[in-house]
Amino acid sequence: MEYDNYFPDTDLDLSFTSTTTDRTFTSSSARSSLARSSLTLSFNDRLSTTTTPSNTTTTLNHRRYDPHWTSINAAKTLSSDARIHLRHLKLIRLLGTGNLGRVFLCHLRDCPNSGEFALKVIDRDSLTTKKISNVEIESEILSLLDHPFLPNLYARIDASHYTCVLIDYCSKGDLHTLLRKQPNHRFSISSARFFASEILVALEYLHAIGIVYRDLKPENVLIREDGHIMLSDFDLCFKSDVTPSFKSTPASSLSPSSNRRRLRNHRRGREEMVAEFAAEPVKAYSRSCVGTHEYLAPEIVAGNGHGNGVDWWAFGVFLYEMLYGTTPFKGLNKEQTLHKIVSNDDVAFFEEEGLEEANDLIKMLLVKDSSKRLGCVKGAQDIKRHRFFDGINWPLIRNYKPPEFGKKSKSRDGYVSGLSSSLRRRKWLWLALAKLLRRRSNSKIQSNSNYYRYYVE
Ligand SMILES: Nc1ncnc2c1ncn2[C@@H]1O[C@H](COP(=O)(O)OP(=O)(O)OP(=O)(O)O)[C@@H](O)[C@H]1O
Repeated sequence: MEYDNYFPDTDLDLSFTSTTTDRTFTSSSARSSLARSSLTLSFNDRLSTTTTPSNTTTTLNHRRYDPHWTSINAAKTLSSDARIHLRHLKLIRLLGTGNLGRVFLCHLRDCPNSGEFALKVIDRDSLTTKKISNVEIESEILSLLDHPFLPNLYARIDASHYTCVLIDYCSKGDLHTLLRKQPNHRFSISSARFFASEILVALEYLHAIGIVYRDLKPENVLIREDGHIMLSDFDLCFKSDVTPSFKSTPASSLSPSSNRRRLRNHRRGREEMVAEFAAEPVKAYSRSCVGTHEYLAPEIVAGNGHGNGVDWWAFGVFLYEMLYGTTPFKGLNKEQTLHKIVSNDDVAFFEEEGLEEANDLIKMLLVKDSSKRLGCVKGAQDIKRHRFFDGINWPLIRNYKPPEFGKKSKSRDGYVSGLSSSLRRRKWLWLALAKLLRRRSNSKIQSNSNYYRYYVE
């Protein structure tokens, strides 16, 4: 159903709910009730609530030539005060309702080919002071972002008691819903690796600008039209200073197999050191108890203050959930879950073929002592180097082909189940041959060899 009302900014009547009966709303609501909700028990040590100037748009955005930006800039040029107003937007349907407000699909009113946007509408009058501060945090964080796996903030519109943010629309839903549709609620290893890689790069960027995310979970990972991810929901973030530094690392630990000279030196006991760039908010500190129960790090549960490490813990829980179909500390109720997170009980791992690397990485991330947890000192660099991500060409990650999720059920290795073993063997041989040929051809193709890694036929 289309929202045909016209919204004059002076006299706002955003009676969206009265006409909302469409399919997406129903399914989103259903999803919301099943999805785990975030918890906020804050001691208020986060971002100051300085109001972001209305209608913020980042003109130095890496995607400034994207048609969405072109349309927005054209609309601003035509607007009497060079700003986007609600009257410029045509709402199509409700996408979902969250903790802070409702999210609508929309496009620019006079330009149906402008592309689709998501408009988050927050009624400030219906929120507590604490939640209003969360709105400010979210829009301040959004205004800082410029990354392919994070939302673009096209405009912030403040009108009457409404605050609206115009961001990218993700047409393929969220990862939680997608995961629930998989056999045993588990992704194949290659699909899990794809999503984990993109999340890792998004978290690396956030940390590099001093933002600790604190709410990683499949519900907050949206999927764009092109199949790549977009991390959403920044109201639980906190911002801290980050001092980029160069840290000395033994060259052999970087990629021993790629450099024979380094390997020879290493064997002779002459260890070569390499200076590595790191931008990780190691001094970030917060005492707020925020996040989603099953994803809370032990230091949050203990309430003794926490920092950047909570995101790397959550990354371990996230990877586990994608591969195991459940979270590692899930109890019968919230109290039991929290108890399991802080207790020394072992997490259950399957000894399945192909899962060894993932299990090893998860174990290194789910270390209770945050000072010993992978990622906490040098950030994503250390995680990227783990053998679970072997072969990933990180600078080309945006060009990898996202997994395709058809109706046929896939086995753990990503092949369509039911294929005879000889067919599988032939397919494997073809892939090996293709890999060999790619290696022999020019370096451009070689560097993009992982392009095929995620392709699930
Ligand atoms: N950019 C988007 N593109 C497509 N759908 C979106 C987008 N942003 C949000 N949604 C949908 O709208 C719903 C509500 O989103 P919103 O961010 O307000 O709340 P939430 O995800 O429930 O988180 P919280 O309540 O913690 O803020 C989401 O569940 C999602 O289905």
